[in-house]
Amino acid sequence: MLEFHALHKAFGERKVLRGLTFGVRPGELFGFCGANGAGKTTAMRIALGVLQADSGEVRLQGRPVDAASRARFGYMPEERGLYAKMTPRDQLVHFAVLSGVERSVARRRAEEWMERLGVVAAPKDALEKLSLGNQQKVQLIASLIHDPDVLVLDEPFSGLDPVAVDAMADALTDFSRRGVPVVFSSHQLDLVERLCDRVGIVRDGALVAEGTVEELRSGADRGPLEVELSGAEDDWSRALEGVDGVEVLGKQGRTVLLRVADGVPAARILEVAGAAGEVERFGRRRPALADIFRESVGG
Ligand SMILES: Nc1ncnc2c1ncn2[C@@H]1O[C@H](COP(=O)(O)OP(=O)(O)OP(=O)(O)O)[C@@H](O)[C@H]1O
Repeated sequence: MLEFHALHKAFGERKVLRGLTFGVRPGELFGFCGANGAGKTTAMRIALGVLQADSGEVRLQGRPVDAASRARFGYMPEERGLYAKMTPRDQLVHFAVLSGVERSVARRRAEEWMERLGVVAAPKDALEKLSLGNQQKVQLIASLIHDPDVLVLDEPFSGLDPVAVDAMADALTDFSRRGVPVVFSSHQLDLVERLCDRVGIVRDGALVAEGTVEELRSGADRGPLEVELSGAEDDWSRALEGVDGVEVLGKQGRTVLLRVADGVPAARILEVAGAAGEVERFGRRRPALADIFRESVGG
């Protein structure tokens, strides 16, 4: 278990972390979400010892992380840190050897990972000649080529095309299946929702929501009702004006979204809709992680 425990951190007067606490279990993919500036990168830097917490600590298997345990971390920093003039292969081998991997094993792993993630690079190309997405793939490989026991990744998916996202997601899932705790920050909430076992949402340096997406959903406001009608007049929803406590939120194609106050029977809405046209679909929209996020971070 990787635990972020009661972390506090201020830069001058600005309190960036205020008791941030959460845990990532072995074999779990944990999505670390929060608005810009909420403190995600700061927390990850503390985990890696790049920054020191004012108080609180990061623990691995119950013990504070130290240099020895950090050597078994894989870290993808926000400020990508590769050598621009070196070829991807050379630097991957270099990083792996620095982490104690035997050179021939490092060479093999570098080839395998570059192939698996589809890094497009001519053998002699320096890193700076690669597209940004390909550089990012190399950065991810640098974080996992030593086969780490823990993965901490700062926005690993930003700027990747969907095929690269899938390849990277697949690699992270493999690590988690082998029992590695994997935590990554991301603003791509659809991806977090699809991929993560659990999610934490940080606001102003403290966790305001944590759980599986299903758990977060059950605590969220109930989603709007969606009514799809065919054969109805365009302005059929006016017929709802007589139904107290119904607010028309908008229209998407033939679907009208309604916010319905507690106590208004859905059957009454269905009746009005049924009188206006043929009801193709009627139900409550499940809140997406993005809706839960907006609710948690306050709009
Ligand atoms: N070295 C520093 N000195 C002063 N302020 C800092 C420093 N590092 C971070 N901050 C401030 O701490 C706050 C949190 O930053 P952090 O990078 O941890 O947020 P984040 O959640 O990762 O944001 P984003 O999603 O935009 O990457 C920001 O207001 C930032 O300006």
